[in-house]
Amino acid sequence: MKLKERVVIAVMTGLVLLTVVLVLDVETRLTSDDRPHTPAHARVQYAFRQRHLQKTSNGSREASLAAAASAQLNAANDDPAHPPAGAGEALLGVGATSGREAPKSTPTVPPDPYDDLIKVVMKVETLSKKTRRRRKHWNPTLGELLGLDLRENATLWDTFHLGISRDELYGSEDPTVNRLLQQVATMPITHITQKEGGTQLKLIIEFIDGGHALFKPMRFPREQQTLKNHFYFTDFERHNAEIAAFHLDRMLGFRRAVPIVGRNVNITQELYALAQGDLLKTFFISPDNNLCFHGKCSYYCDTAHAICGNPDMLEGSFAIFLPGKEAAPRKVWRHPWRRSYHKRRKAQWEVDDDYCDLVKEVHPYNEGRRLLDIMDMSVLDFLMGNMDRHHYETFKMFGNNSAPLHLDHGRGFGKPFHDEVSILAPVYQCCLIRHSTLASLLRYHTGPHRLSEAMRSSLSVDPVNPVLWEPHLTALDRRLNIILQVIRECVEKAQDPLHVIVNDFH
Ligand SMILES: Nc1ncnc2c1ncn2[C@@H]1O[C@H](COP(=O)(O)OP(=O)(O)OP(=O)(O)O)[C@@H](O)[C@H]1O
Ligand SMILES: [Mn+2]
Repeated sequence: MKLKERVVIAVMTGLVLLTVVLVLDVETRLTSDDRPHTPAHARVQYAFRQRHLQKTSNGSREASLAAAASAQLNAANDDPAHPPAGAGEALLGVGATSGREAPKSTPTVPPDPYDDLIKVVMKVETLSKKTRRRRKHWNPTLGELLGLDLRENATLWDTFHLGISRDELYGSEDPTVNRLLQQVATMPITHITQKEGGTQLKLIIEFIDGGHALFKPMRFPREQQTLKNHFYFTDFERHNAEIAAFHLDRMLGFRRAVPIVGRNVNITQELYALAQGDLLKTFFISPDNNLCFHGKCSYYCDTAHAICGNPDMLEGSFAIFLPGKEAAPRKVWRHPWRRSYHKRRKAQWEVDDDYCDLVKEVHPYNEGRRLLDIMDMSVLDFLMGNMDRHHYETFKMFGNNSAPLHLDHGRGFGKPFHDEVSILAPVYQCCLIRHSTLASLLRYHTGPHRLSEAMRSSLSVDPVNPVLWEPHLTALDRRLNIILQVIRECVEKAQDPLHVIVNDFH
């Protein structure tokens, strides 16, 4: 081959190779862009938003902050193989007020000790010690207000009911609750009726000693997550979420959730044998030879959504009944950060940056403890992913400065790989938290027992343990970190940190 031919062949081969390299490069750029590949459902969601939501959403900063945060946090979250490590750090980057870079978290980086927040908590404590009035804090019990003393042979039910105080449902050291829960888990059942009202099936259980509990049956295995296309208001209730919420509420020091315990019941002997009327008519044997029933209610009370035993054993949650409404009437309040409960509409707080300013003007949030209680509820709900806090109740007898009850947590613990940051809206819109709540969050963050471990250990005494699927426990630690990040952002932009972290001396 002549030199000239060789040169021509070499040049042509070079050109071919160059073309191949260029084509490959373009391909790689197209497929391995820095942005995550948009999944089909995200595109559908986007197109849908364009069509239906843009009209109402006019660029609320907090709403978009939360949306961006939640999008960022959840980009990889739905995939159990990619848990959202360092989710809290990601939140930092989206704060319009913080121009900082989001710190990259790797498993080797020790957790942020939040020394800045600990310092503020300590300052609040020192100040409150100095200024605390000597007067005894007024915290009456129902027993005191009703003028009822416990007889010597009082049942645990009476002891629990009459011991409910303005500040809490039970005392931190009171052994009554644990004893009562042990009884509820084993005591013979003598009577059952379906609870009127509410959306999903619940039974009122009467025990041999005359006590009552509210029973919510298990519908799914623990691992079942909220269906992707279900809204919070169509989500099925989870009995184990009710149990777990009671433990979480107690661990955070609120003691505003009704005590709840798990129990296995024999449908044949403990439900079917005692059912009457309309409820009785809904029992049947499934094609798989299991005993089932569905009751009557406005959601999911039909043959297709029946509750079935295995073949007749069924797990459920038993909530200790509150005192009757005749003896201790309750007031129902609409939650200011209630969601719209409409598939295309948004609530005002979702589109109004200054929504908290409005709330602060309105009774009972304009004075006393109530706004701080709403912050506590938001913390509790965010940790368990509960978006269904539409109303809350208080005992009328204690007046407006009493603790709200934490009821109805059946829709918590549904999405362990998703952190719904908008549940924290009360906290990031008001930039407010009770110092005692922050102190307990910091304690669970810095250890020695992280929130997930403390929760695992608390739940281990329940008869239906393990109450929670492990990823829900992991989610608690991750979400706790997000709350602390949100508080830090608030403190950083506040004129005075003591406007954010508050001791209400309630
Ligand atoms: N332990 C309890 N003792 C007495 N009453 C209770 C108890 N738990 C709940 N209730 C009452 O029953 C009502 C319904 O309970 P819950 O909210 O748990 O059920 P639900 O089916 O989720 O109701 P809804 O669909 O209205 O949210 C509550 O609003 C409350 O007034
Ligand atoms: Mn409910």
